[in-house]
Amino acid sequence: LHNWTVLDKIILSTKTPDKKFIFGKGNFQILTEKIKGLPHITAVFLNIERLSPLTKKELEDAWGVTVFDRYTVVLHIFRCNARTKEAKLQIALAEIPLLRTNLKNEMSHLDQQRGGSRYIMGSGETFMEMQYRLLKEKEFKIRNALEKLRRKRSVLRTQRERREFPVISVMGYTNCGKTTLIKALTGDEGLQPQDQLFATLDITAHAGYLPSHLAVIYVDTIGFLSELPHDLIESFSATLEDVAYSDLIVHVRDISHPETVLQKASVLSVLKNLNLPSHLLDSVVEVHNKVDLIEWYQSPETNAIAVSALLGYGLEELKEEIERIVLKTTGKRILTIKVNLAGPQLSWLYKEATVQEVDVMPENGTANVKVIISNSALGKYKKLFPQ
Ligand SMILES: Nc1nc2c(ncn2[C@@H]2O[C@H](COP(=O)(O)OP(=O)(O)OP(=O)(O)O)[C@@H](O)[C@H]2O)c(=O)[nH]1
Ligand SMILES: [Mg+2]
Repeated sequence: LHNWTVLDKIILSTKTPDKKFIFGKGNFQILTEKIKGLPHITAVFLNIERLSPLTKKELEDAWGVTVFDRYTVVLHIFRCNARTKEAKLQIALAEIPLLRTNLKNEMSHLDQQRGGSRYIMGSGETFMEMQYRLLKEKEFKIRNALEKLRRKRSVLRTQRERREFPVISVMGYTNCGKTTLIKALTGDEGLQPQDQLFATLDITAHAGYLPSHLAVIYVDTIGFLSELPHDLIESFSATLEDVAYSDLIVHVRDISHPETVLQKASVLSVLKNLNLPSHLLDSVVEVHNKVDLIEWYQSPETNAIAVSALLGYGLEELKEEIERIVLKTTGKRILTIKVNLAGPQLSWLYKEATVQEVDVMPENGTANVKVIISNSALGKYKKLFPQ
């Protein structure tokens, strides 16, 4: 995939997708001539959600090259980028409908030769029935394995909750710079941003600090693509389930992209369909990334924060905004508490809250301690140390 080169492109009108021929005679002629005129061509990509197997075969016979549609291209990209077991299983699951249509097609072909309905000796099952059954069993196995992996992940989820680190989900259109931004915010060298679609297929978590030293977890997510084929959406939206458990969503946009407005609409519509709690949807922080590519960038949206994740512009402002909202939504406060240094208060605060500053007063053995503390921890503190 990574050494594919676009040799040429053309925009042509198509007939309604369910018609047998997708192009009219004239357009088909134009296309065929164009393809024959490019001797180094190895494949043709039609930006159509799904080609029927029959149409695909007819076009491939006519043009002598592989023909991809949106579905098979996205599937191919996913396959190249899948690293974890979960991502691989999801792709295998997304391939099942494709295998099923191929089978259906094969069957109509076989039936013409009267082979498809022949029984396999002694089994009481035709060849095709057996193929369908095997496919179903395969699907069942994949779903089971995925379910197991997900259960393991929900264990992670509860741990995350107990440790009380606010969780920030970073979302956005594919290639907008999510991974680059998290890398810039956390200094995590393990992250690998790439100039390619769907570089990130798995949800990963990375720790970082906000200006007042509050530790947070940034979650990197799979990028969105408008008109992502349906079966793929289904299998991958499961990886987005965890977003519901985050404290804040950061929506990253590539504002240098010509279709940035359409991309935003597409991301917002996916977010709406994820059934997220309304407090999450209402507090989304919008980040306008890649401002280094635009001279004198002036954001049309007043609430958005302009940054360059690559060059590190605007990150402090972004962190401050994230902190402001995270403190609000998680019910945490920044307080200064006077403690007696002879007692256990200070070590309790270190354990149960985030200590930012300790200002010791040697004259009377006390300290003013600046902490970030949740309402529940503050309640416990007051009960434990009533004075
Ligand atoms: N000029 C410029 N390029 C950037 C900036 N941020 C990211 N990029 C580039 O954009 C490309 C995509 O970055 P990623 O961080 O991989 O994007 P992503 O949103 O994680 O992409 P997927 O995981 O594929 O959805 C890379 O080539 C980055 O170097 C930026 O602020 N300025
Ligand atoms: Mg990424």
